[in-house]
Amino acid sequence: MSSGLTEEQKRRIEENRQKALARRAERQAASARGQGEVGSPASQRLGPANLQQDGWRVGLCSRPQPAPGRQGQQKDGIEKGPNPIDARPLAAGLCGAQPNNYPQGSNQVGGPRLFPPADGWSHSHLPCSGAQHQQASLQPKYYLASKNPTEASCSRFADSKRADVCCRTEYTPLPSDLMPMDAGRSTCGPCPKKYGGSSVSHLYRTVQPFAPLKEAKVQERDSCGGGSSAVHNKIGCALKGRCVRHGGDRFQVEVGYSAELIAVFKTIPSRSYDPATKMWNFSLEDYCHLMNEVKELSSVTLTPLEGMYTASQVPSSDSISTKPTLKTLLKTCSGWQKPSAIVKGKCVLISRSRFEVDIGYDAEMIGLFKQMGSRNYDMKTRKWSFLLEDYPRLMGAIQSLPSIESEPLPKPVIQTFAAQLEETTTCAADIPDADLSAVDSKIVAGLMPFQREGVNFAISREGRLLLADDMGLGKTVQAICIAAYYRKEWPLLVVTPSSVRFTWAEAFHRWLPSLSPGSTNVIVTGKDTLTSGLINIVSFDLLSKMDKQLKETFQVIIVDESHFLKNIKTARCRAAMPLLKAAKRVILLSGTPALSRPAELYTQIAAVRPSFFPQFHSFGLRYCDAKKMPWGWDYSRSSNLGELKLLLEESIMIRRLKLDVLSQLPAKQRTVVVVAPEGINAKTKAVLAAATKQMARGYKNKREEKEALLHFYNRTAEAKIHSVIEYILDLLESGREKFLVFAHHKILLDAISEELEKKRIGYIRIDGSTPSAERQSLCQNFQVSEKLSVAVLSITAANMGVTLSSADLVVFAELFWNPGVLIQAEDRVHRIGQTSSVSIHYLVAKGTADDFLWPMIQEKIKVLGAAGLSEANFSEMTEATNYFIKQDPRQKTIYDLFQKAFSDDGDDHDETLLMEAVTACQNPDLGCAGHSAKDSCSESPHKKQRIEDFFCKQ
Ligand SMILES: Nc1ncnc2c1ncn2[C@@H]1O[C@H](COP(=O)(O)OP(=O)(O)OP(=O)(O)O)[C@@H](O)[C@H]1O
Repeated sequence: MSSGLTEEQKRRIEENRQKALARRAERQAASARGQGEVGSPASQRLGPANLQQDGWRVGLCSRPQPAPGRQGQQKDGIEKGPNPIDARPLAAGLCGAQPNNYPQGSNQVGGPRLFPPADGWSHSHLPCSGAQHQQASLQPKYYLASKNPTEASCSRFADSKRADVCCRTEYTPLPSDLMPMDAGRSTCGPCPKKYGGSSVSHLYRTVQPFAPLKEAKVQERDSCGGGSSAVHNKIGCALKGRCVRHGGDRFQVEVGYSAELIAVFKTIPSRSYDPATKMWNFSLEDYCHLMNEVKELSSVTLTPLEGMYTASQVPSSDSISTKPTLKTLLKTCSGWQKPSAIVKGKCVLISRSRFEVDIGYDAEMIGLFKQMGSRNYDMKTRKWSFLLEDYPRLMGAIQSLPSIESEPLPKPVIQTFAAQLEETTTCAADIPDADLSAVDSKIVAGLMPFQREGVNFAISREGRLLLADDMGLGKTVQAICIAAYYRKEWPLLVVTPSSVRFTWAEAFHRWLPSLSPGSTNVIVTGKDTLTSGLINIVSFDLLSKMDKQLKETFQVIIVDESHFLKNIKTARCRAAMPLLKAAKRVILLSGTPALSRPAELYTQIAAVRPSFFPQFHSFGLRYCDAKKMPWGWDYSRSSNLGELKLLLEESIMIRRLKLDVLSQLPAKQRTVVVVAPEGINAKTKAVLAAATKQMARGYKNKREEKEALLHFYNRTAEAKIHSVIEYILDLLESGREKFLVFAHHKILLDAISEELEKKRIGYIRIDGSTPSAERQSLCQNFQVSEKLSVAVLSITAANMGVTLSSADLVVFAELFWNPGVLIQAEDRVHRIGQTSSVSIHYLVAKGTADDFLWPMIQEKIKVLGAAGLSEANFSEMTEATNYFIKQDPRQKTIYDLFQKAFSDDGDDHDETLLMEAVTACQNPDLGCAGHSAKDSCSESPHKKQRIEDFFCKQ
């Protein structure tokens, strides 16, 4: 029943009441002191030794001192029960529920004793734990006295100082004239605790003749531990308090001090203590939990919240019998706010078949929940969940409650899970096997089982999807296969980071042999035609510069590393979005669709399903925990991520982690990445072209040949700087957190290190100048530190003896003529401790020494493979790179030259000499003639001589 008073008014009345009670208690205590009873200075000064004479360990919160005239009896160890009424104020110091007629002296006799209660009921009056208390209360007709009740209840107050505080500040005895009659009759003394917070009238109302505990329990069950009858029937002598509403979604407990109760309060997550009112308050969500805990305390009872739901108050089932249609539900997705609502919350999808109601407490609403057959209450999260098929009915009923407002499931969720909502299914629909008979059999046969599933998923989603497989799982091959399924709708547009444009062209030709050689059009400048090929491959940045041509629409578009579109404000995103929305098939690829926050997913979702969230704001409110700030909306946080994941997986996204499909993956996956030749500047290009020409013409002697080759090799390193750095930065932007980059030339190692420093990316570097003592600690740091992303390593100085298995990707920025060295370098990550499949990326640039080094490496590997000395799949990549140079006679000459220089001389000694010569020639300004290197570089005379020998060796 509502009193009509505000909380503040109630609080003030309560305060005044407490003050009055305290004054009265003081008066009584003063008169008691006058008679030499508890609280008298004399008794307060008693030390523990004195107090223990009679077996009681008492401070001021312990057993009352006997009234004059009873002291002699005490000495004898024989006590008579005091007059209940007289003793009541004296019990002030007891910690437990010390009865005023407790059979004193029982502690002096070994073993429990049974005493007949005054009223014939079994009341527990022991200053002991709640469990003992309850147990005792079930004993008919007798009191169960413990051996030493004071020890049990008050030992924690042995410290007299604390006891003093406890008594003076917390315990205010209830004057006898204010005690309810029942309590007086019950032979139970007043609870020796402060009655603050509980009105006297309240006590009168709530204290009832003792009911058997069983009955009380039944009543308690009705109201999640807070049923009024239950708490009041507990124990008459318990400290009493009550729960009152505190603001919209909290309640306050108005009660006196109890250490036990405070301990319970401290376990409640939403607790808050108000020092002004000295009251604890809690979220309504914790109400049931708190009441259940309090139920277990023997010394405390709490009156439940007004309006607390009990079984007899269940709302009419009519309100939930009608089930709104899906159409109605979709309508209610907007405009669900209720101005009158007091309790607000939201519905959230928690699995493919269930949703949760995340909301504050309301009795009527809980009544509704309890009528839902599929209800489930999670004790941990304190939330109710239901089957989706119950959603329409429950939402219909909630909408009829004026004080409850629950944000519904978002429209896309309702659309996507329509089958579950309409009870047509609860299990995941099987994705049918797509008919790929029109696609090149090479690719179809080459798909790994999980890749085939990815293709099936894409086709079941009509070619609009976000393929979010982990890095290295073959998104390229899946995307090519999906696009090939829609070949009739080509021309195809592929948008990629610029560093992998040529790799894409290679991949199309590798996997779709039916393509004619000229079908791929890699856009290199803004002046190129975007639509001149059957397959057009363009970088994000060039796409944004080709706005005039963007009016041409493509029906099928692949976007590699689609998270590059995460920011709607960027030119690349603004250019791509209209194309994507207009296309019939959109295949987005990203191993890391969102790198830091869900807001980054919005553009990708909008590209695949523009109808899901037409406005970013609604997406932001639901999944970015959007908050209005003085400067505008902040969408940088996240919310309801579980629901977002479920929604995406059901509708547009497929994502497998390496761990999920490890058994289908090879231990090492090597990829040839053809890096962009236009990164090479004009001067270098000219030098390389001249060197190639000269090499094709031939040289007078071996020395010239070798000099020319080393020169070519060194210039290649210089030429690749731009593309290598671009590739590394793309990897970092794609979310690669840890990888190794191997290079040979100092100029390239330096350029990579400088760029990483400039971009403030953590890295380690190990090259020939790194002291061996330092190597180990560098490696250990790289292994454990999340801040170290890249290991920049020299192929020759760090290909052995170091473990860097915390990475699972190795990038070779340069090639090396000896495949054994490359494999050794790969094995820095592919070793014991590695739990993942390892990716190896070889960056090759056309028009450089790589044109010859790569086939040479393949050749050597093939030979080793045939002898069972190498892994076969290295040579499988030859085909992938289209390096059939030996068919061109000029190239054949150069290739032979490489073969002779780097292989024919191939004993260990020559290998060492070659490396030294290469190192000596690393500075292109030194020139590469053996003698000039010998003269200019700072090698030891002995080493210089050896380099000279290498060049002179015929
Ligand atoms: N079915 C397959 N058969 C043979 N090789 C495959 C297959 N699938 C993938 N590969 C190879 O695995 C390597 C990794 O594939 P791909 O580059 O497509 O991965 P990804 O998922 O795009 O990785 P990232 O996200 O790092 O770009 C490539 O060398 C690719 O050729």
